[in-house]
Amino acid sequence: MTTTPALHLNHLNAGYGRAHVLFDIDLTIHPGTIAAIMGRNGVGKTTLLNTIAGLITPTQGTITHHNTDITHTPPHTRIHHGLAYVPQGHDTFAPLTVAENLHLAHQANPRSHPHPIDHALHHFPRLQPLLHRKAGHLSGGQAQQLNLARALITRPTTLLLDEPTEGIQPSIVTEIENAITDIAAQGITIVLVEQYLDLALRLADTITVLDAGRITHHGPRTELDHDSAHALMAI
Ligand SMILES: Nc1ncnc2c1ncn2[C@@H]1O[C@H](COP(=O)(O)OP(=O)(O)OP(=O)(O)O)[C@@H](O)[C@H]1O
Repeated sequence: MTTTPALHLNHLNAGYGRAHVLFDIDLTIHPGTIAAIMGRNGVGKTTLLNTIAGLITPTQGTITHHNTDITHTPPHTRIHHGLAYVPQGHDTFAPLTVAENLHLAHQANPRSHPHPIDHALHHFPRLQPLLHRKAGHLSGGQAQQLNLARALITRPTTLLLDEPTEGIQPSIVTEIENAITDIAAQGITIVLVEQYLDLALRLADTITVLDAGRITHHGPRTELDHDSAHALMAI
């Protein structure tokens, strides 16, 4: 039996003006899997997520999400198709409290979970004592948990995560790793850009390696041990 892919990229090319960054990306990601996108700095990982999220228009190729061609769907409408994006860095609304940030995510999207605070605290119980703190006063790890919680409130079927553990202390990295595992266990597809090889190898079902904007490796994580993964990343 063949399943409909969660995400199918066909011959995708994209860049910034005359700077061509992604070349002929063909990638199929199956529902409920964690797909790690890896590669050295500057190879095009964020550009790929930005293109899937609709922030960059491809110069060629198509993006299909659960059988719907979203290549030309505006970014704010992609959320209605079940696509959520947590970009690199922290983009909470700093002057608003944690609870206000969660309510805003709820109001912004008609598909949202009906009980946003409960839903957020279920995944990230550490946010409970912080509900009335301004988001701008959170630590990096707390802000990242808030960002993930806000994305989940929109009830995505596919979640794009750009380096969710970057700059975050090790104890919180473990919590974020556990949250990603829980999210995937609910059947949500995750496209994960992750620099930490060990973390990606623990979490991912498939590993895709980019180099200079092209896919140089794609396959099940079980086919790779740490040393061969390291070698692929060093190419
Ligand atoms: N706004 C932009 N305008 C022009 N070029 C850009 C822009 N953003 C990124 N680039 C270039 O596109 C290429 C890919 O960058 P991208 O951020 O996608 O790589 P990355 O693999 O995510 O890197 P990192 O791991 O450092 O985040 C780089 O050469 C980068 O300099």
